[in-house]
Amino acid sequence: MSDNRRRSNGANLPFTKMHGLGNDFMVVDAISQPFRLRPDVISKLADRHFGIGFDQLLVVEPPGMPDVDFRYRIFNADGSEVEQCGNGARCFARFVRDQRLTNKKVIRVQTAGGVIELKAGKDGWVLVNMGVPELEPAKVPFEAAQRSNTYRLEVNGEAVELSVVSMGNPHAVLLVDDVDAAPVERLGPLLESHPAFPRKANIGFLQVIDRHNAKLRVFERGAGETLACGSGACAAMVAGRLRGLLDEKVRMVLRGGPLALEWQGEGAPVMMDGPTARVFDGQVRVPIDSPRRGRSGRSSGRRRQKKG
Ligand SMILES: N[C@@H](CCC[C@H](N)C(=O)O)C(=O)O
Repeated sequence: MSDNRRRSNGANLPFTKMHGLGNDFMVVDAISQPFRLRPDVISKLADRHFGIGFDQLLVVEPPGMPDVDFRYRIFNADGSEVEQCGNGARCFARFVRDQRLTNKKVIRVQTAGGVIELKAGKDGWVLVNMGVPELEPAKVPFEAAQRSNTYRLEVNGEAVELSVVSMGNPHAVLLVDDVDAAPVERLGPLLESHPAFPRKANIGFLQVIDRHNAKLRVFERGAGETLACGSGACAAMVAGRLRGLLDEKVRMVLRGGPLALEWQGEGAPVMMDGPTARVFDGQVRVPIDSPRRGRSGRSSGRRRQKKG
């Protein structure tokens, strides 16, 4: 069967709608039913009026390397594949356990941004080891001659001071006096696509309350402002610590609620603890590329990963 025929026929794709502090996801098990979606299909599904509506699509795949339990793929609402999603990581851990794809409490997953470790806690809470932040500008990636804790950028003739951090994915963090009055809609899109970020960036607006409390809003690459961004919260924690404003443990309040963060400092991983929520299960008819389908067009069977 040609690819086009297969696309026009489509398939029913089971999914689970989840969220972490209002950062919402369509989560799909691609172990039991391997599939691929085109970016235009993903952005239609993400549409809040004509689709399911979500900030990111999270896909559970079999591991592609030793010593990990799963491969975790992340697609933004605009259909682009990205390296990391912190709130998604917590939902991922809950999903693979709920679906009985594993019964491990500590789960290691391979993302395009590196390996991260997820620890299932009580009442749907998940502790994520988000890995060691990368601060070398070339690795963020960010155009700068040398590493610094803050950089100045020109945006439409306006000078903006920001810190840059990679949590596997690129982040810029600006310090503001009041998150509620922060120019998120104006500066967010301009900075997201600023030429200094060759792979674009997520833009965080951080208000430090005291050394243990902060507030954050994030304009996400490929999704716009979301109610919470887990990797953005970790990046803001790092930026606040680099500027000498925050201590090792911080309660970071996003529009959708608080995350508990811990960072011992340079060379250490950032730890993020937060809730997950399962909203509903559904099925959607999609034009699908199914790499492992045989001639009949039927799936070659349900493949479950061995429980760990
Ligand atoms: N919401 C996420 C981040 C998702 C990816 C991001 N938009 C990017 O393009 O890097 C989180 O909780 O970390």
